[in-house]
Amino acid sequence: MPTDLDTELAAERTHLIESRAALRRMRDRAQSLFAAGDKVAGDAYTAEQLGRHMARRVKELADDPETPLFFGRLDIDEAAYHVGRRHVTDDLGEPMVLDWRAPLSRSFYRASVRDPQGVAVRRRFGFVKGDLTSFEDEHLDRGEELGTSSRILTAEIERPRVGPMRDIVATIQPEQDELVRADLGDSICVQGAPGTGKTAVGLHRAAFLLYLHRERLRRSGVLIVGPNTAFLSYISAVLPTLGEVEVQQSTLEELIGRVPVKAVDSPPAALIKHDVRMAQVLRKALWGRLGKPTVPIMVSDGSYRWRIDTEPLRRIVDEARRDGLPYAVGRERVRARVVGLLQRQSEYRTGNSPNETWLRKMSKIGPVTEFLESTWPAVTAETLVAGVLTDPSIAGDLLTESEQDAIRWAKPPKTAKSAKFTTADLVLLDEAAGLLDRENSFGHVVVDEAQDMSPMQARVIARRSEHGSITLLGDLAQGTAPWAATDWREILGHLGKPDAAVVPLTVGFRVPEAVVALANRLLPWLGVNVPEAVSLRRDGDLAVIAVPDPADLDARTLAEVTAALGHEGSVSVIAADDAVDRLRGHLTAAGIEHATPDETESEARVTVVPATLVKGLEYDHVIVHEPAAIVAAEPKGLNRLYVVLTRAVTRLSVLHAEPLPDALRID
Ligand SMILES: Nc1ncnc2c1ncn2[C@@H]1O[C@H](COP(=O)(O)OP(=O)(O)OP(=O)(O)O)[C@@H](O)[C@H]1O
Repeated sequence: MPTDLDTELAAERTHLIESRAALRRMRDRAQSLFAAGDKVAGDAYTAEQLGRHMARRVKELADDPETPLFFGRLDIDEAAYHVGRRHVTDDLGEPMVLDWRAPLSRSFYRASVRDPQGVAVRRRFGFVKGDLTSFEDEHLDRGEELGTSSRILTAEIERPRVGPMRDIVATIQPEQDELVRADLGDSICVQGAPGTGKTAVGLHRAAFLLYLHRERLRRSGVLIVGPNTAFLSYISAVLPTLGEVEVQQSTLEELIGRVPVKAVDSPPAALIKHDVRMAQVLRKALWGRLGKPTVPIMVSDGSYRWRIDTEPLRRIVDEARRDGLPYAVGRERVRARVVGLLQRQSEYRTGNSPNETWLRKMSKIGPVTEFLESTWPAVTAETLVAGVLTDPSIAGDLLTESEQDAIRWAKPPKTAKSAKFTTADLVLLDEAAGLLDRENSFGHVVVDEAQDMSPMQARVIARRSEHGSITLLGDLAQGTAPWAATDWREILGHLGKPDAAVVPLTVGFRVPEAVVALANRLLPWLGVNVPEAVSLRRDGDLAVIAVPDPADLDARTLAEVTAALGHEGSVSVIAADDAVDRLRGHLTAAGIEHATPDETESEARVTVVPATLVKGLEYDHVIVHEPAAIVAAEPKGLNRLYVVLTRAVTRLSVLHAEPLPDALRID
């Protein structure tokens, strides 16, 4: 005999099948409109716009049979609303599934016994590969609330990780939802311990804002900035799964890579170049190029002679300077004013208004160009930065003499074009470009792993979010860059958002309790003041294995990999960068297929990751090879180790031949 629950489950399955069919019809309709676009559009421009819109719509409506179309249901006033990844309507336009971002869906994440928001029952669905297999009800009207003890939430958190990151729409927690649904105008900074869902929150916030302010953000754009390409490929599938296919995802270097990097800085030089004083140095060097007009402009124009005296020329230059325009814009303003004066003289003398050709000719004529070159010379970002690095004494008191020596080019290039710029120089070039001209501002920028941003890098983002808002995600304890922040207010100041709220997230969804406890031992040694993580996961294993003979360490690591492959899920070996090639060699020799962190689509279950590339990533079983070597490899080695230890979803094995760092020793 089928029980009530069976009948109910069968009804939900039917709704799922019907919703999928309705989505298919929506997609078919979009597809046929796309095909007919050329015929219905009046002109080529409209056809192109319409075509692009419809192509996007078709993509947005793609159904992935592996992901459930809806994951929840709300019973409000006797009506049932299914909540899912996107709106699905029947042929009459009646909703079959509500987008998780719709106002009504908010209650799915926020309603509680204390504040039921009209919800009588909240239902969560369990799925296996897109098949509806179970559900779980909370009768809020009867005082029932599961919170984080929900079976379905627990299963989702504990599910083995394979491949790229997945969305968390089905199980967003109330404190995360508050951040996801923050207003577009609000810039926020999330300080979250490892695995508290910062990346997830940032991506879902982007999707939410795009839903609510589609047209505006489509025009201005949404940008996600991540620490490296391995991280970006790991997160790249999340937004498309949520139907958002038009978000730019980039590393900071890609964003500002206007020239190829051909040289490497010494650590002290890099540190100075990332210091905010360099912004002042560049500003000083740029505006110091202005000259005072000392000779009049004299122009021969056919049988006429025009003359502009130095006094009006000085006024023009002073006024343009006072207007606070970017340098290149100011230069064009001066040119236009000078041509305006010539035009007035011509009109007065000839009685005619000169035409466009005449104006163009005057704006390029020798005496005008010479005047501009002597008072407001043309500068490119490259020439400005090259000038400063050739002769840093231009910094005056802004840099000490030894700092100037540290950044001075040993051998200046013949031209700025042939200069060998470094990664840190890209930041200077971007600063210079920002002084010369206005940068386009995105509507919203999400910056992940933001604790590693230098003041000068923060200014890169500030220029790109001047008229938009930002979501800053990070963990001061995971700061490994030499300039890593120890205080969010400082970074927020450089970002031009000094008043943004700093919100903590402390509930961890990734790292098991025992592993968090080990990693937390490092916290007092990291020189930052952050709240500890509390893990939701009581499961998980931790093994700290001392290998008496260092010569056995690699072989022992290999044995640990083989043992880990006996379990479900992904396996990673994380080691100091210089040990990685050797370990890869051992795996290859042992016939164990393995990938690099960039190869997120690889079928290999084992990834060997250099410690410096593991930020933001996670694996079911993490095998850490020689923590002391990871710590010794860089000045912020303990912070790096904290990052490394917090990548494990289920099991962490720490193998060491050298003594463990003091902070980790269990005496
Ligand atoms: N509400 C949630 N429901 C289910 N899983 C979640 C939830 N929030 C986060 N997770 C999962 O927890 C893991 C960690 O999330 P995420 O990578 O966003 O954390 P993070 O704070 O950015 O971590 P880190 O600082 O270590 O990079 C991911 O697998 C994510 O999918």
